[in-house]
Amino acid sequence: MSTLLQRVHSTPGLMTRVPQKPLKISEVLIHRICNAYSPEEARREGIYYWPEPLPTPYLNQLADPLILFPTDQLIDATRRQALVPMSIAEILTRRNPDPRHPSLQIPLGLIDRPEVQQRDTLLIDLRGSNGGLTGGPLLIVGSQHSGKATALQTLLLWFAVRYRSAQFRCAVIDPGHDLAPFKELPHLRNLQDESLWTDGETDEDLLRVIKRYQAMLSQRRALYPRQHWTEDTLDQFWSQGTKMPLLLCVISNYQRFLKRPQALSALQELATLVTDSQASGAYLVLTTSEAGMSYLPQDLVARMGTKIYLYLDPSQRSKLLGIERSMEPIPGRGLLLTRDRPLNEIQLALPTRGSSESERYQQLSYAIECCTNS
Ligand SMILES: Nc1ncnc2c1ncn2[C@@H]1O[C@H](COP(=O)(O)OP(=O)(O)OP(=O)(O)O)[C@@H](O)[C@H]1O
Repeated sequence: MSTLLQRVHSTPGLMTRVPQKPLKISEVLIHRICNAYSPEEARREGIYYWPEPLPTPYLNQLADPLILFPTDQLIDATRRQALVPMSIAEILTRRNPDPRHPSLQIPLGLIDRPEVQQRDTLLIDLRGSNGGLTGGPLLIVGSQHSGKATALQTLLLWFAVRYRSAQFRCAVIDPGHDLAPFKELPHLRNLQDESLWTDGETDEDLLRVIKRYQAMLSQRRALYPRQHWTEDTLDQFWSQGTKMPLLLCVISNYQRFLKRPQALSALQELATLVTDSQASGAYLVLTTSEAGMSYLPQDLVARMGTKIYLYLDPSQRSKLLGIERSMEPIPGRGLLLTRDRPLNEIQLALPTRGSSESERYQQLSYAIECCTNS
């Protein structure tokens, strides 16, 4: 794979990026060809053109170039690219009350695939529905401020819009309070209306939420004692009209528990249980800023079918990826690894628009309110 990686460079970002270092000759040539020969012209003549570069957030120019849902037309929508063609309100009103197939595909950003000259929507599939190689439990690793929390917000917002709480429940371990705006959503409560969100401040808090999640899973098994759970079981239940909710477990900032032995062992046990229980509808997302062998058990890393590496410093990068690969410290920019394809560059979307954090926070709270009341 490393030969391929060395040969395939990401799509040059000449059209939209402000160059920070001198351009390479190849980049200058590409720039000139782009100017002289438009993509439309090339397409008309049946010629492959290099795909659009990934949009890059610039704090002072365009902090939110890529967002999950389209924005209000009054606000300079043309400069932003939305991943989903419909607004939240449209999806909520058109949402199928009786979906037959429980999909866990999330549009999380854009992926650059220079090897096939394409830029596509990045779809993360927590079920790996086209076979175990195409997805599975998601691990997001990245240094501080690389965009881990934002990726989780985008993911949870998508599920809250897509599913009613009867179809989707989520336990959230969130020491950074990044997902606190979601905590009143019915999706983050169990059937007894107890909270499935915790910051894990104390071991007791953490264990309480872990137990609630485990109980949902064991109640499900107890309800169907003869059921042989396979990859297709959930689809069968859903297609017969039995809406067995998808049970997501999000462990955010796992590294924060490293110095708390009881909490750490409970989290590792939970992660193992969830990854072992995918056939019964349990799914895992875990984020961390530390992922070396001494931090994350290797058998757990091996279970994570989808890995997103956001910005990492060079030493973490070579430890984790084992290859020389440059990375720019751009929030939400990183690499995707699934078992079925090479490492590709990605840009994650923001859950909502906003040129500052506080504006985005407000927009996110408003979006969550719409889901709560729908
Ligand atoms: N895809 C993105 N596009 C634009 N800005 C982003 C994107 N992802 C994150 N950001 C911005 O980058 C900053 C850091 O993001 P975030 O808090 O998600 O990082 P983090 O890795 O969770 O940080 P920490 O480890 O310190 O908690 C925030 O201001 C956020 O709004």
